[in-house]
Amino acid sequence: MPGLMAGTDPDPASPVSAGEFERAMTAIGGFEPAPAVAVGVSGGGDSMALLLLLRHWAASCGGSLLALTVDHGLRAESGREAMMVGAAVRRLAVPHRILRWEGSKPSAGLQAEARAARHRLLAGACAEAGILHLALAHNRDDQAETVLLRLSRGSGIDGLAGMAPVRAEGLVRVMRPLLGFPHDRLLATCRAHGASWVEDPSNGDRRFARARLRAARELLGAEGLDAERLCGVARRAGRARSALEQATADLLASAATLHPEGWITIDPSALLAAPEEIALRGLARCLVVVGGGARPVRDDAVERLLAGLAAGQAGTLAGCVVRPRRGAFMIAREPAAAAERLHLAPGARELWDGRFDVRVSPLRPGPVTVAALGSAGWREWGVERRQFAGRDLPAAVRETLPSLWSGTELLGVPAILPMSGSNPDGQVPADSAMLAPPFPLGRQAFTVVSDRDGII
Ligand SMILES: Nc1ncnc2c1ncn2[C@@H]1O[C@H](COP(=O)(O)OP(=O)(O)OP(=O)(O)O)[C@@H](O)[C@H]1O
Repeated sequence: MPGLMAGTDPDPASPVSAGEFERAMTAIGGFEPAPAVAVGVSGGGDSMALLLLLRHWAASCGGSLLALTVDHGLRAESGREAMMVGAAVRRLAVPHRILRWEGSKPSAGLQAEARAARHRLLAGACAEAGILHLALAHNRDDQAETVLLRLSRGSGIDGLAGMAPVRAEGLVRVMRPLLGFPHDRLLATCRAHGASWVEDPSNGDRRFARARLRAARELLGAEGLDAERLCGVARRAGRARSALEQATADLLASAATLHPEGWITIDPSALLAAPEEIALRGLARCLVVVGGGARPVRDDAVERLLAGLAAGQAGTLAGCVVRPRRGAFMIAREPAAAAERLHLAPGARELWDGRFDVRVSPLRPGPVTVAALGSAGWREWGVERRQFAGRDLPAAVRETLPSLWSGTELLGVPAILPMSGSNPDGQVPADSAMLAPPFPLGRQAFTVVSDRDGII
C-alpha cells in the first residue's frame, strides 16, 4: 500500500507512513481492544488523509471506523457536497453518515455557532452509535495558527498550549492524531492513495480571523517564526501547564475534601499559602466540579474571588457560593444553578486523588452498563464499559472501577451513568443517556464517593 509503509521519510512532503500514524495513536492511547472510532470528514485533504490512515490503523487492530460529515446547510450546494464526500468514503468501504445542522442560522458569530453545532452533532452521533473516540484532522499548521490566534488574544500558558491531542467532550474522547504532521504531508498521503479532496472556499476568506492569520503566518514565517517554532511554544506551554496542574492536584489532594453531598471544603491556610497561580487553579477547579463543569471560569473573576476570601468575604461565581465557614472555605452550588449541571450524572463526582468507589442500591437491581471516562487506567484517558446485573451489581462495580482508576488523576469530568439495559429508575431510554444530560437518574441508584471520605 503506497504511503502506508512503516518508517520515516526525510522528505517534508512525503506521505505519512502507517508506522508514524500508529506512533501518534499510541501516544494518544486509552483505546479498548478492537476499538470503535469515528472520524469527522469534511472532504478536505486533511480529513481524507486521516480517514485513510485510520482505516488502515483500525483494520490492523481489529477495530471499526465510522465516518461522519456535517452538512452545515450554509450554501446551496452543501447537501450535494456532503453526499459526494459520502460516496468517496464508501468507495473505501467505510460506513458514512451525514449529519445536518437544522434550524435557523444566526447572522452574527456564524463560524463559532457552526463550529459548536458541528461538535454537538459529531459527539451526538458518536453517542448514538456507542462510539467513544472521535478523531479530527487538525494538523501541525492548524496548531501553529491556534497558537498565533491565542497569542493575539493575550492567552496565558493554557491557551498557548494549543489544541490538546485528546480531550473529553461529554463522554466522547475527541482526539487529534495529526497535530504533529504538516498539511503538505497529509495532501501527499491522499495523493499516494489516489484519493481526491476538495478545498474549503472559506479557508481563504479574509473575513475570518483564521484566514487573516494564515496570511500573517507567512510573513512571520519569513522572519523565522515558522510552524515548527510555534508548535514548540505549544509543547513547552503544554509541559508547563501539566506541571501546574499536577501541583494543583497535589494541593487539592492534601487540602480539599469533597463531600458526598456535592460541596467542597478547603483548608484556608493551605490555599492562601500556595503560589498564587496554584491557588487560583485550585479554586477554579473546585468551582468547575461543584458548579457542573460546563463553563470555563474566567481568570480575573477567580482572582477577585480569592482576594475576597483572603479578606474573609464570601462571593459567588460559576453557579457556586464560596464562603468562609467553620474554619474552612466552603464551595457549594447555588440553588439556582442546579439545573445547569450539564456533564455530570447526578451523584458522579470528580476526585482529586483519582480514586473513587461506587455505591449502588441493591434494592434496584437490573442490568446496567456503567461507563467511566477520565484520564484513567493505563495512565491514559480510558473508558470502561461493563455489563453488570442484578444482585452482583454493587460488588462488581466496586471491584472494577477502583482498579481502573486507582492511582491516576482524573483530568476531566467522570460520569457514571446507565447507558443501556433497564435503568433502575426506568427513566433513561436505552442509549440516549449521553445525549440528554442532565440525566434523570435517581441519586440512590448511583453515588460516587471518595474513599478518602471513608463512606465505603
Ligand atoms: N463539515 C464537517 N464534517 C465533519 N467533520 C468536519 C467538518 N468540518 C471540519 N471537520 C473536522 O474538523 C477538523 C478541523 O476542521 P477545521 O479546521 O475546518 O475546523 P476549525 O473550525 O478550524 O477547527 P475547530 O473545529 O477546532 O474550530 C477537520 O479536519 C475534520 O476532521
